[in-house]
Amino acid sequence: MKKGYLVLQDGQVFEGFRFGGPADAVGELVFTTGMCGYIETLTDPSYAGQIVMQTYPLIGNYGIIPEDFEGACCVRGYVVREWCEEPSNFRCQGDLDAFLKAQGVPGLWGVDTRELTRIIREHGVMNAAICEEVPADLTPVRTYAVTGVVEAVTCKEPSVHPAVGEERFRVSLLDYGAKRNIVRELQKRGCTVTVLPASAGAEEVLASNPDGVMLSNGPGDPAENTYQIEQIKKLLGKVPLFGICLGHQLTALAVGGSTYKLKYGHRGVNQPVRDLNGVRTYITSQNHGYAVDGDSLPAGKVRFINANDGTCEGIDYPDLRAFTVQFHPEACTGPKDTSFLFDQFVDLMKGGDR
Ligand SMILES: NC(=O)CC[C@H](N)C(=O)O
Repeated sequence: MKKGYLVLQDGQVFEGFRFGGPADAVGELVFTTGMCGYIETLTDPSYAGQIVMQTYPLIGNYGIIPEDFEGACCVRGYVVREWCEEPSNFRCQGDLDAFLKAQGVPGLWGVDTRELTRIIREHGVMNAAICEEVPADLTPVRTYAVTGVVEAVTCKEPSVHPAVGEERFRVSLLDYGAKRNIVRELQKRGCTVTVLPASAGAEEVLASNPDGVMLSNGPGDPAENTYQIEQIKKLLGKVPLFGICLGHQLTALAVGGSTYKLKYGHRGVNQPVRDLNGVRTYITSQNHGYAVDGDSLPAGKVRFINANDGTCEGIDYPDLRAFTVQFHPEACTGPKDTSFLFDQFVDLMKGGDR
C-alpha cells in the first residue's frame, strides 16, 4: 500500500493511502453526505475543480456502473475512509480504483474523514492537495481558485435527443455542465431536447423556436458567467424557462439579484427543502457551494427554502413564465420527491400555470 497525504491549505496534514490516478492534485476540498450515489457524484460535472470527500465511511460497494454516469468525471481528487475492493452488484462493471485510474483522478483513502468534515464545517471549504510528499511551500494550494470551469465542461457541439414516444414539446437545454438525467426527465415527458453549448447566444437558442428553455446545473462561481447571464436576460419572458442549480443562480443574477458563497455548501441526498406555497417539506439531492440571496431579488418570489439553514432554494417568476430551483429534481440516486417540477415545466409550456 502506497502512502499519501491530504494537505490542507492551512498546513494540516492527514496521512492515508493512495488509490486511483498516480498524479498529485490541488483543488477545493468539499464534503458530500450521500450514503449512496457515489457514481453520480463522481460523474456530476458540477464538481469540476473540487476534491470530493465522502462522509459515508464505505464507498464503492456496488462498483462502477457506466449506465449511471451523469456526465464526464471532472473531480480533481477523491477522498474516502475506506473503498470496497470487491464490489458486488449485477450491474457492476468495475471497481472504484480502476475507474479513478482510467480517469486519471487521484484518490486517497484511510484518512479520518469525520475529523476532516468537522474541520471544514468549522472553517468553511478550503483548498487541499492530494500528494505523495508533503510540499514545503503551500502557496500553490492556498492560491488555487476554481475558475473557467463552465467553459471547460460544456459540450462543444449541439446535439438533439428525441422525445420518448410522440414529440409534444421542443426544449433547448443550455449545457453549463448538465447532468444527463435532466435530458432523460424531459424526454420521458415527450420533449425533444436540443442541448446547446454554454457559449450559445440567446438568438441561437430562440432560432429553433423552442417551447421552453432549460438551464442546467454547472460548476464554479455563478457570478463569473457574465456572458451567460446576459443571454438569460434576453431569454426571460420570451419563452417558458426552468433552471436548476447553476441555472437557478444565473437566472437570479440575470434579474439583478446577487449570489454569495456558502460556508461549506450543501452536498448530499437528504437536504430538506420547505415549499413556502404550502405545508410540505421535500427531501432533495443537492450539490452547491453558492446560494442566491433571497433578499436581493428585484423580481420573482422565493418559493423554496432550506429547512436547515433558511437559505433560498427556489424562486418563482410568474410574470416571466419562469421558475428555478437550487436543488436537483432530476437526481438519479434520488430522492425523487421533486421530479413533479418537470411536470410543472411541461404545464408551463402547454400555456397554463404551474
Ligand atoms: N450543481 C450546481 O449546479 C452547482 C452550482 C454552483 N457551481 C455552486 O456551487 O453553487
